[in-house]
Amino acid sequence: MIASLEIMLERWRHHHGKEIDIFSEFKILTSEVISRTSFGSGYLEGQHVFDMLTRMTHIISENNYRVRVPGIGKFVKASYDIEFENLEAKIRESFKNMMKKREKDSILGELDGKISLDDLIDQCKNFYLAGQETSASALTWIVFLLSVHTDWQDKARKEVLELFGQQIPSQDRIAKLRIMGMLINESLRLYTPNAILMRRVERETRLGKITVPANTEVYISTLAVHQNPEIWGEDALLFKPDRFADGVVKATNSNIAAFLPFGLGPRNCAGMNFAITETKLALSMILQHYRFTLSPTYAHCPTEVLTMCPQHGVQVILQPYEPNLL
Ligand code: HEM
Repeated sequence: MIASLEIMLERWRHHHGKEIDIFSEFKILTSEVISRTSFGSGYLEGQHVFDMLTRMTHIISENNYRVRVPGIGKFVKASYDIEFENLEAKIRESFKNMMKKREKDSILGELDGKISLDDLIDQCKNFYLAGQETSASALTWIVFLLSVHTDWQDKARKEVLELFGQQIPSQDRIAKLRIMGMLINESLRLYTPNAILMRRVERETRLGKITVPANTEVYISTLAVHQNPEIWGEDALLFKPDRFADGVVKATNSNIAAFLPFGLGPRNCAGMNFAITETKLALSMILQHYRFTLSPTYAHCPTEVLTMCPQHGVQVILQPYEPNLL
């Protein structure tokens, strides 16, 4: 993670005093982090795979809004279905090649017989898809909020500098970032990357006054729950990180299921701790080096393309942070 962050910050040196789209930057960062963590390779090595995965995610997302004639897919394939299948085959091949390169020191030998190579490839795809864009959009919205609420940006920087100075943040002390924890929670509440959770009801189930028949797909709007004034109060739509000062139980009025940015239950996010560490590390290193404000060219347009993301990016102006000038 640190290596990927250092590469990003090095790139930012060419943008001092200028505008930069942090959504594009964080997509590169989170791709690289997942890529390095999984395969020890840099983003560039996996770039081709990411391009293909990105295209695949867009096809999946567009499919949600496509009207299909039931059964016709068995006889005639649409161009996007053919493209999807081709991408899937190429991604599988790329993953196999990457794994082969690391066969000697990888876990493939240990897993022999316990999990098939195909299952392993599918798990890798899951991690790429589930872990890249979500983390990028989470980081983007936090930096967006801090570029508007610069008082909170200053508080967060103070906390980081008190804990780490200009040193690289250490894993064990990251948990001590209390204010940052509040900021992350408040941002995940207002701009939750996964605005909808899905479940399939296996057998007839009662949900309050509603009887849900078996095999029904239920869509849960995380966003609606996160912004419900009955739970969060009349200021539910406002950015108030203080509400998390005494933890999630207090913030939700003892209704912790009302805060579910990482889902809930046995199928909740497998990468939650990874994502929180990544976010805290990235924010700490950015705050150590930069002050940022929202660019006047920014147009606010959150939109849902698999994750809740800014349709036109988030443009901020970067100024190097120089403590002696304060
Ligand atoms: C801020 C970043 C992230 C957010 C907001 C997020 C959110 C979520 C949500 C809402 C779910 C669905 C949970 C449910 O249905 O109850 C999920 C599933 C999942 N996430 Fe994340 N995620 C993030 C980052 C990551 C990362 C970095 C990884 C991997 C390194 C990851 C791996 C997964 C996996 C594998 C699943 C599927 C779990 C399963 O089906 O059992 N996520 N995530």
